[in-house]
Amino acid sequence: MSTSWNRTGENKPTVLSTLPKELPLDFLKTITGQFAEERILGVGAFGTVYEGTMPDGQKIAVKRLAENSPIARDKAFNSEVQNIMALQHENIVKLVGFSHEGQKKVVLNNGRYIVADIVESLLCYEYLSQGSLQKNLFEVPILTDWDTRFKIIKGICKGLVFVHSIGIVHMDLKPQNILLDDKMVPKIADFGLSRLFGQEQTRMNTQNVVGSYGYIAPEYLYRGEISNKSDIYSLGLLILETTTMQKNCPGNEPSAGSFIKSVRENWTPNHIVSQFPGSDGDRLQQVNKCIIIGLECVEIDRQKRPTIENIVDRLNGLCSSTS
Ligand SMILES: Nc1ncnc2c1ncn2[C@@H]1O[C@H](COP(=O)(O)OP(=O)(O)OP(=O)(O)O)[C@@H](O)[C@H]1O
Repeated sequence: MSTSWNRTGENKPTVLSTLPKELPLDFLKTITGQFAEERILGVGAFGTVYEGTMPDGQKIAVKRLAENSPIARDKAFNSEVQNIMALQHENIVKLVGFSHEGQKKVVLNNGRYIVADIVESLLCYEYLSQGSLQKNLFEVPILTDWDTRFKIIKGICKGLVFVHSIGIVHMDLKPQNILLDDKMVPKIADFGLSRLFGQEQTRMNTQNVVGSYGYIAPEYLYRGEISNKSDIYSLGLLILETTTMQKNCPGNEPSAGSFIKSVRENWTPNHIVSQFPGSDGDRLQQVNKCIIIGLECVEIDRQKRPTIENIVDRLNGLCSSTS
């Protein structure tokens, strides 16, 4: 088993690397102080994330899915577990264990208290100390250093190459779903919404659209069409936000239209020079390249969006355009 994620002891195996994949609920209760409020790292759409401390002192993140969460049903839960467990990449958040146990609980049912079997579903991830990209871009202290932001953009793209290479469309790329480790290496999180596709494109009922408004590709939002290119659209917004440090949908608007328009109109080469004073030519070129690539990614016509492989080659200076 790979132990490359172990940062406490120069890659020597620790309790975490030998952890059984399926963990007893009682163990997870113990390491999170009975899901104590002060251990909460954040709350997402499907549940609450707690900090857990392993017996050797190493931290993990324990996501406790809400009982009424649609994802907590057996099928969706198992599919998320299997998706993530198969994913092993430097730029993907690692799932280190899970628990899916029934518990007897007293619940109110049609005005009467009954004892019911309630399934508690939990996912345990490697702990990422620097939090989300959203926090690093828009909360104090903001991540002003361009070299780190460029490294983050390249890391996210490398992670997405891997995701697409194994036939998965992530479907919810956004700055909240990029987490950073202690060396500011980005990790793509939250595969709860991803599905496996045998074909390049699948049609879905638009009623079932998943993802986050402002980041969803228009063909998916309006016609339910999913492909790798829907992730490329969301990635474009991530690249533009990370480059400009400006928020997509600043006033909680439903669409990215005004953000994209403002980047397209304002982020000219001259504007870039004024935004990065004192930067050398290489850096200015990197910024310019990110703006160009980001804007190509958010083209309405998905055929015009670049592939993730092309994006990585261009960021690494291996080629200069989509062709
Ligand atoms: N592995 C982790 N290490 C450290 N903190 C984490 C980890 N996973 C999640 N968190 C924290 O918990 C918060 C909630 O995460 P969660 O994945 O549940 O929701 P989200 O991605 O923010 O939102 P949504 O569920 O709507 O996509 C994150 O913003 C982050 O601050």
